[in-house]
Amino acid sequence: MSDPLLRVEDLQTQYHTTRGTVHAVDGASFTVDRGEIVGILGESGSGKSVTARSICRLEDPGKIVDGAVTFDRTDLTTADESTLRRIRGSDISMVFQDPTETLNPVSSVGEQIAEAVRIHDTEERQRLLDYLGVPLFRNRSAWSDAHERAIELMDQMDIPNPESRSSAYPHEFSGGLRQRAVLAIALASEPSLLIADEPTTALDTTTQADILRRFRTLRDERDLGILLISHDIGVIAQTCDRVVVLYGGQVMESGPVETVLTEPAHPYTRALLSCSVRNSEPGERVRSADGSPPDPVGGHVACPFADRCQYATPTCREGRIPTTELDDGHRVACVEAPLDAPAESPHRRAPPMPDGGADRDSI
Ligand SMILES: Nc1ncnc2c1ncn2[C@@H]1O[C@H](COP(=O)(O)OP(=O)(O)OP(=O)(O)O)[C@@H](O)[C@H]1O
Ligand code: NI
Repeated sequence: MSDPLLRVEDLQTQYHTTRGTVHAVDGASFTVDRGEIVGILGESGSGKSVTARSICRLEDPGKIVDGAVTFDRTDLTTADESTLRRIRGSDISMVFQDPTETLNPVSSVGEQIAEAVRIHDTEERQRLLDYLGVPLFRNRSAWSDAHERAIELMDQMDIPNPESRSSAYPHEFSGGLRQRAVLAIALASEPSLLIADEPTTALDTTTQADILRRFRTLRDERDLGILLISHDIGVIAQTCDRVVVLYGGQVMESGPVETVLTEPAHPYTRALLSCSVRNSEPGERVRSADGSPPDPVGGHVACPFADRCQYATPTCREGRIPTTELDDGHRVACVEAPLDAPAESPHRRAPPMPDGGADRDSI
């Protein structure tokens, strides 16, 4: 089997605060393949964003204290700054919840996308010329090529009338169009991995569904690997191939999205799903039953869910919980819960599956 595009192994990221050391990511491991959408699902504070930022080495002021992040055979945790800059600017693109973080308010949307295209083209050419040992000549037509490509990218991201809209400024765009423009910028460098942290959370349901559908097209047409971070089970269910359930900075369960959401093996995942049934408001943040998330200060040497789990035994509080593989890539970090425990909610319906014309409100 070939190597995955991204392999995260035992990642640990910590922040030093006046309250003590925050163990934001506490030994997470997972992979993303080319042409695959992997979701990271978890409640607020479970370590999703820090995981994403650590992959791109944007964890500052935190520190990666252990583990490896291998992207296309390069370990990013030990890579030098120039390697990181090159990878971030071309092979890995990141998109966040708030498009205004990326867009420059005083430059037109078309110019910003064209600039991203031009930077990428120049870097590619520069690398070739460096290799050949010849100087770079400025190409007059480069700008108009980049502009043309920008319009193509806007069109691919379903921005209507891209020619006329390319001269508009970000404030003239709706939230949905701004996020599409950010995606066009992210794709200008032809990345092989897109990391999207809650990219549709601030958008209305219809726009959200359109953009998530586009993610699946990008996966299929460009063989793009996508890491999609969300607190919304509906978003994960309708978009992802595999899901990683994160809690207290640790992976509780991972596997094919259909298996994990219909046959959850970890008591935490079960609690998350039953809670999402009872509170079926679209877009509502996931909460796991009673109690509150663990305090990440001080770190967890054992299962972070132990204090809220009906199956917990002293073993669950003693040391790290080993991960067991159940079948076809379905893994669970729990040694105590019976695997055939009844589904927690008698009226739980199967969640919508990626290809089933999913309606996210139905779980
Ligand atoms: N700069 C920081 N300094 C100290 N602690 C931090 C910092 N950034 C994140 N943390 C802590 O790390 C933990 C994980 O945070 P993270 O932002 O990854 O959560 P999340 O799962 O993305 O939550 P949300 O759904 O709210 O975005 C939290 O306890 C958070 O307080
Ligand atoms: Ni976050």
